[in-house]
Order: sequence, then C-alpha cells, then structure tokens
Amino acid sequence: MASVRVAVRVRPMNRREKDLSAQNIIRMDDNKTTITKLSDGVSGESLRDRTKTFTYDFSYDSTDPSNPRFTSQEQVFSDLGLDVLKSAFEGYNACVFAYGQTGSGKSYSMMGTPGEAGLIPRICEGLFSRINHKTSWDQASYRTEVSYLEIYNERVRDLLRRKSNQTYNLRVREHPKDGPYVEDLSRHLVQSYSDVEELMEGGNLNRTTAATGMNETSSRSHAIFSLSFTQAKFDAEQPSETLSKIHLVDLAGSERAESTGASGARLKEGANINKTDLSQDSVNLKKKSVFVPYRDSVLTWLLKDTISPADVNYYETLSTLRYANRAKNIINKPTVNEDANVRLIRELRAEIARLKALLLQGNQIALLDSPTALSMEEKLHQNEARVLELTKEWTNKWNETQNILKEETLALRKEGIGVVLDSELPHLIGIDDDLLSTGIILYHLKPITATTLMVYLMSAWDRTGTCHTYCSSFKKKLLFLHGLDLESEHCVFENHSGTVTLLPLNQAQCSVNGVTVKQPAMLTQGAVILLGRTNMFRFNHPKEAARLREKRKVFGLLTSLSLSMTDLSQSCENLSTVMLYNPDCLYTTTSNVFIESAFLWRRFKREFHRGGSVDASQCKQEKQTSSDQIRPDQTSSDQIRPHTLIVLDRLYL
Ligand SMILES: Nc1ncnc2c1ncn2[C@@H]1O[C@H](COP(=O)(O)OP(=O)(O)OP(=O)(O)O)[C@@H](O)[C@H]1O
Repeated sequence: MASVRVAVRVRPMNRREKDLSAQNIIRMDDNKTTITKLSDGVSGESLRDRTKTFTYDFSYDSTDPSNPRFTSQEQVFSDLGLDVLKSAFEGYNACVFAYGQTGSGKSYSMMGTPGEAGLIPRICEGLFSRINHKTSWDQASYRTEVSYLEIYNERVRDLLRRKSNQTYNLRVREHPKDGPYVEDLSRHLVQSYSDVEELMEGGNLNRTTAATGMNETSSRSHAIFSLSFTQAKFDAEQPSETLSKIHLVDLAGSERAESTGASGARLKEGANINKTDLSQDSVNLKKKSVFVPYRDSVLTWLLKDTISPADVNYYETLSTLRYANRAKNIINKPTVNEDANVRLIRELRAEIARLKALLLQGNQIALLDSPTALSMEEKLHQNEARVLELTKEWTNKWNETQNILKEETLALRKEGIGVVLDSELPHLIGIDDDLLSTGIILYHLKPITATTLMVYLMSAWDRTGTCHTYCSSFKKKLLFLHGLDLESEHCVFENHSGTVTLLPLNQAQCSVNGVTVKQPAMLTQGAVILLGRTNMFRFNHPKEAARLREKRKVFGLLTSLSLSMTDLSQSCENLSTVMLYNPDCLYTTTSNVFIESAFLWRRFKREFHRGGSVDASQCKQEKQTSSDQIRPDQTSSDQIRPHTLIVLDRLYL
C-alpha cells in the first residue's frame, strides 16, 4: 500500500461565485482532474494550451448532489478514513490534512458540519466503534489520548487547556527518538467517542476564526487534532504493545491577499499561514518551526487538495493542483511503533530460539558437555528467565494501568511538566506522615447509593467481624489505616448527592481544618482532615471547586486569591495552632507549609487593605523570619518534602 495518498475535492459554487456568474472550470473523470483556463480572447491560446490534467489517487466531485458522480462525506471517509483506522490498528502513525485556498472546503472535509460530519469526527467515531467491537472478542486493551492545538501567527496554542491565558506560545521540539512534538501540550484520556466529541467541541470554540472576503467563518489558524492510541494484547503468548498517532490537520487557507480582500491583521495572518509552505518537499517540512506532524508519520494521507470550481480562483486552484501533484512523490518508510520492552521480549525470544537450534545441532554432533554448549545453555536459561520476568512486569503494569483508568471518574492528564490526576467525584488525597513515602493515594467518595467510603481504622486487630457487619449493612467500602489514636471503627464519609459529611464514630479523634469534630461535619473543598494523630487527608470536591473557579472569574484575580487563600489560611491558622500547642501532635513539614502560608496571607491582607501591592520577595523574607520564630526546634529543613515545595510555589505567585 502506498504510504502517501492524494485526493482532490471540488466543492459546490458558493454564493459569491454565483453572484459573479463564475463558470465551473474543473472536470473530474475517475481519478483525473482537469482545469481549464477561460479564454481571454486576446492571447490566442488554444484549448489544449489552456487545459491541464492531473492524476491523483482520488478525484472527488462534490459540486452537485444530483450528479451520479457526486462524492459525499461518507464516501471520502470510506476511501481515506477507513485506511487511516486500519493502519492505526496495525501500529502505524497516520496523518490526514487538507490544503487549499480559503473557502475551498478544507474545514468542511476535515471537520464537516452538524449534519454532514467530516473525516475527523468519523475517524474518531470509527476508532471507538472498532475498539468496542474488538474488546468483545480479542482480549486486547486500549488506551486513547487526545490533544488539540492551533498554530496562529506562528504561535502554538493548546486548544484544550483550561486556563486560556497560558495557552499560547508552546514550544515545538524534536525528540531524538519520537520526532517532533509540542512541549507542554495537554493530553486527555478518553474512554468513548462522546468524550472525544466534548473535547473537540470545546477546542473548536477556542479556534481562531474570522470572516474573510472568501469565507464567513474562515479558519485563520492551522489546527492539529491528535489521537494517541495504545493497544496491548497477548499474541500467541507474546505480549504486544503498539502506539499509533493519528494527526488530523485542518490547515488555514493558502490564499493570496489579492483575491481574499485580506488587509491589516488578516493580511498578517495570511502571510504567516503561507509561511507553512507546504509546496516544498518533506525535508523542508521538517525544518519548519510550524509543526506539521509529517516527518515520522508512517502512513501519511494527504487530503491536501480541496479546490474551488470557479474560474475566478483559477490561479489558486492551479497552484493547489500542482502542489498535490508533487505530494504524490513523497516517499515514506512505514514502521510499527512497538513498545521498547515488548521489542526486547521479542528479541530475547528470537535469541532463545536461535540458542535452542544451536544446542540441538551441538547435541547431534555430541558437543553437549563442551564448555560452549554449557555456556549456551546457561545463556538460554538466563534469557528464558528474563523473558518470563519482563512478560510478568509488562502484564502487571498494563493491567494495573487499565484497571485504574477504567474508573470512569478518573483521568490522567499531562499539564505543563506535570501530570494531573483528574477526578470528577469528591475524593480524599492522603498526606502521608512518612517522609519517605513518595506515592499519592486518592480515595474516591462515591455517592451513597453506590459505595461510600467508610474509614475503618486499625489500631486494634479485630476487623473481621465488625468490619463485615458494617460492610454489608451500610454497603460501604472500607479503608484500612494504621496510626496513632485510631479507633477500630473510626469514622464514616458519606456522600449524599454531592454533599460529603464526616461522621466520627465512637468518640474517635477527628478534626477538620484543625477543629476537633464530634458531630457530623460537612466537608468543603480544600478541607484538611486529621484522623487520629497521624493520618492526614485533603478533601477535594471538584464540582465545588469548579463553582469557586467561576466565582473567581467573575470577581477577578484579587478576590480569587482571597477566595482560595481565605480557605487555606483558615485551615492553616487552625492547624498551626493545633500543632504548635498540642505537644502530642505530630509535627510535620506539611504543617510548616500551613504556618508559612498563613503568614504570607496575613501579609497579603495587610498590603491589600492599604491599597498597596505585594512584593513576593519581601513576603518570603517576612515569612521566613516569622516562621523561624515560631517553628519548633525539632523541625529541620531536611523534612521538606516535594509536595511541600509545590504548595509554596503556588503561594508565591
Ligand atoms: N463539499 C462541500 N459541500 C457543501 N458545502 C461545502 C463543501 N465544501 C465547502 N462547503 C461550504 O463552503 C464554505 C467554506 O468551506 P470551509 O469553511 O470548509 O473552507 P476552508 O477551506 O476551510 O476555508 P478557510 O481556509 O478560510 O478556513 C462553508 O460554508 C462550507 O460549508
């Protein structure tokens, strides 16, 4: 199968062209496209001189639905999209993009309209319907992530990032092994087509469009919608893990300023859009700072040529057709993107087979006890053991990841250089008192109708009987903890339609934001919970947090700071008091953070009421001195843990 395919599509005349009484100068026969320049009546060019014919993989005539040769969106998908899906499932990368003049129908072909979905939604839908179909019969597991970016005026912007002010100017880099990539681009785990649809719609709303003379809603940017698709399975006892990337690109128009009526900002855009000069060869593409994920694409589909039928667009259309003609000559070397561990297992297996064959040969010529045969045998055993170990490791890793990610409410998202663990349900994050602990523990608090988390804390070893009684009567999920001052049945977290309450049991020692709780207490976003003396949690309520973020938008930055800082400072001040004046209370660096943030907050409030601005370095200094004074002697800086520093960073913003 050719690795590059080129299709040309011609759209119906638009109103502007009809108003200009433009004539259709495009003819399509099978895979041939012919363009005929109208006679000017002066130069005396013959019809032959004025006619140019090009051959592509597909020539799509979409000018008139009543024409028997009319090509629908469905047809374009079945010719191009299905093969993209096929190659993705085989472990190849694929790239589809449309190239052409503004208003020639690129977005229509790629994204489509609500009633006439284009290639991008159809490919995404096709991907998930295949995954669903496949998982029902072949034991394979799949993981799909989505990212969406736009390149506008030479700047790269994440269309799926929530904080819109931080989305411009992402850096385009080249990874020595994986090829070009966009640094800090967010990646979103998706479980179904509707997840993709939601992201796509959000991203489309963020796209930069404007009216040009040629198109009412012209895309002024290049947009790249990427699906990164991992599949893992056992194939004849051999683990297999492949990663395929599908890049679906909607390019901005390749218009000439003259015929689009572009001026000012639009003209600048046009100049930048045309900088992505696709009319060069693939080597040139690689050099551009504008990232067209082309170079390492294995099966590269170039739906680059969508053209206008009208004579008024003769020159743009001709240049597009010429470009498409050159695109046919691009040569790719497809390779399957296999996981490095899986490749190692495969190579070790091949080596085992080779050693076995050699040993068999040695056996036949009575070399069995020779030192060579013995060392070969040893190597063989080593390799077999390694394969077993690697296969087990790989299987565990994959199963664990899949199980976690199967939780619909949990998603991993890359943001900046960090990874964000997103959950829609209220949850607790464990703040471990063990300084050497490095993992993050998240406990979901599911609604009471499903399961509720009951904290059943183990200080005495008698969980079996009581625990099971609770388990069946309350239909609760239990969490076992160890630590000081924990009751055997300590407390219950109940989630009633999104309202989460902490119910202490048996006079158990529970506190919320440093205040001892004896009665049921409603938890609010960001609350810090201490169970017994050492088990600390932060409570997150994503919906409440979203509401507070909205408030923050309405009331502006300062109020927003006060919103979050008020909550934080309440917890901090209470906590610091509790921790400082309670000698039994375990003093950890987590409390340092709270104490420090409280100082910072007081300082901020003072400055804010004076109408002045806050100097972060002064704050730091003041905080340093103040917290030094109140910090107990036994606290040393080496207790500072990574998550502590992250919190401090945020406070200094
Ligand atoms: N094959 C088609 N059938 C019907 N309508 C089409 C077709 N192609 C394009 N159109 C219509 O033509 C108009 C311009 O198309 P579109 O916005 O896709 O152009 P574009 O090439 O993406 O332009 P730009 O580069 O300015 O973003 C739209 O109203 C679109 O619905």
